[in-house]
Formats: sequence, structure tokens, C-alpha cells
Amino acid sequence: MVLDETLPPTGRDDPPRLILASKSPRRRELLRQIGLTAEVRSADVDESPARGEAPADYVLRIALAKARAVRAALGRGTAARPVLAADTAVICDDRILGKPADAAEAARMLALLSARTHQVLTGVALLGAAERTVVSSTRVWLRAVSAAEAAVYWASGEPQDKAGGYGLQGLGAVFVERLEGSWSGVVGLPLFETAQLLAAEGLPLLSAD
Ligand SMILES: Cc1cn([C@H]2C[C@H](O)[C@@H](COP(=O)(O)OP(=O)(O)OP(=O)(O)O)O2)c(=O)[nH]c1=O
Repeated sequence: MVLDETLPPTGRDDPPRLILASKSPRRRELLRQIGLTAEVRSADVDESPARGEAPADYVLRIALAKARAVRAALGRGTAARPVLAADTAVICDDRILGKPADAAEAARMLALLSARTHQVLTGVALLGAAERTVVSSTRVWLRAVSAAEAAVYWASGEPQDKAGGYGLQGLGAVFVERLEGSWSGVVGLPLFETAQLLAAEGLPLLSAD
């Protein structure tokens, strides 16, 4: 994703204080969009949904697990630094869709999402003086996607690391008729909600000092 707008100067030359518990380049780029540079760490967590787990509980649980795993791995000197993590899932017919494992699964996902609406949930966790969490929910309308289009789309390399097997910020935009909610939330880090968590932690983005 290329987000090449003029970046606000906030935090640009400061050493990064915030730690982003993520290997997703999108989350780093989205933070940069609001003038935040973060030190990036990542931890592997088991992202399997628990049986019967509600989708919002699931994305929050995984976001918290990512943040806690990174915080647990940090040395003493960094223990006081806030850790931010997120998890994104696509929800359709009460099913939680993560990243497709192969072309066949990606085709099944797009067939399920074709010509109807689904929901994209992103859970965000900020571990600082307290554990703060928020869930962003967005409704997305996809046009009909044919099996042939899904195959060409898979070959583009884009769906592989995206929940639900499409990327709103890339070629996948040609499938998205409209959405109601948060563009940045669909792409992996809802910026409005993230800014609110940061402000609650004493890290406002538009402070005059
Ligand atoms: C629906 C959709 C998802 N996605 C991405 C956002 C997330 O990065 C990814 C879902 O996987 P996640 O498990 O949320 O995140 P990740 O594995 O990419 O990164 P990390 O756990 O290290 O933070 O799908 C898009 O980029 N565009 C989209 O339109």
C-alpha cells in the first residue's frame, strides 16, 4: 500500500516510543499516516478461533494476545513503553474468515462474499498504564466476483496475506461497491479508534506541546 500524502511532522524526529506488535506493513504505514513512527516487534500467536467464540471477542482476544506476547518478550528498559497490536477478520454468515491458505480457499472465500455484504472487524489493543481495547466494525458491499476473476486475482499475489482474501487498498478495490465504517479499520488499523486509545493513554496526536 502506498499512502504518500504529506505526513504531519508529529513525532518524526523523536525516537519511537510506541511499540507496534505487528509484522503487517499496512499497520506501520497507517500509523505513519497520522505521524507516528513505532518500533516494530512481532510475536507469533495461535490465531485459531475458539469454538462458538463471538467474532468481536475473537479479534479482541487475538489483538490482546499479540500485544501481551510482545510486552512479555520486552526487556526491563522497554517495559514502560506502550505496545499496540491489532487483529482483523472478515465475518460472513457467522463465519470468521482469516487469510486464505491457498488458491482454492481464496476462491471459496470470494464466492461466499460475492454480490452481498459482509462485516470486517478489527480489534485493537494498547497496553500501557492500563490495558485498553476497542473494536472497529465496517460493513462492506462486494459486487459479484466470478471464479475466473478470483483465479486471476489470486495470481496477482494480493489476497494471500489478507483476511477474507481481498485487499481494499489494492486491486481488490475493484470488487468493493461501498463500505460503511472505517477504511483504515478494514486495512488493518482503525485510525480514529487508535487515536482515541492513544489519547486515553496520555499520547494525544494533536497536542500543542
Ligand atoms: C479485508 C482486508 C484485510 N487486510 C489485512 C489486514 C491484516 O494485515 C490482515 C489480517 O491479518 P491479521 O492477522 O489481522 O494481521 P497480520 O498477520 O497481517 O499482521 P500482524 O498479526 O503481524 O499484525 O488482512 C487488508 O490489508 N486489506 C483488506 O481489505
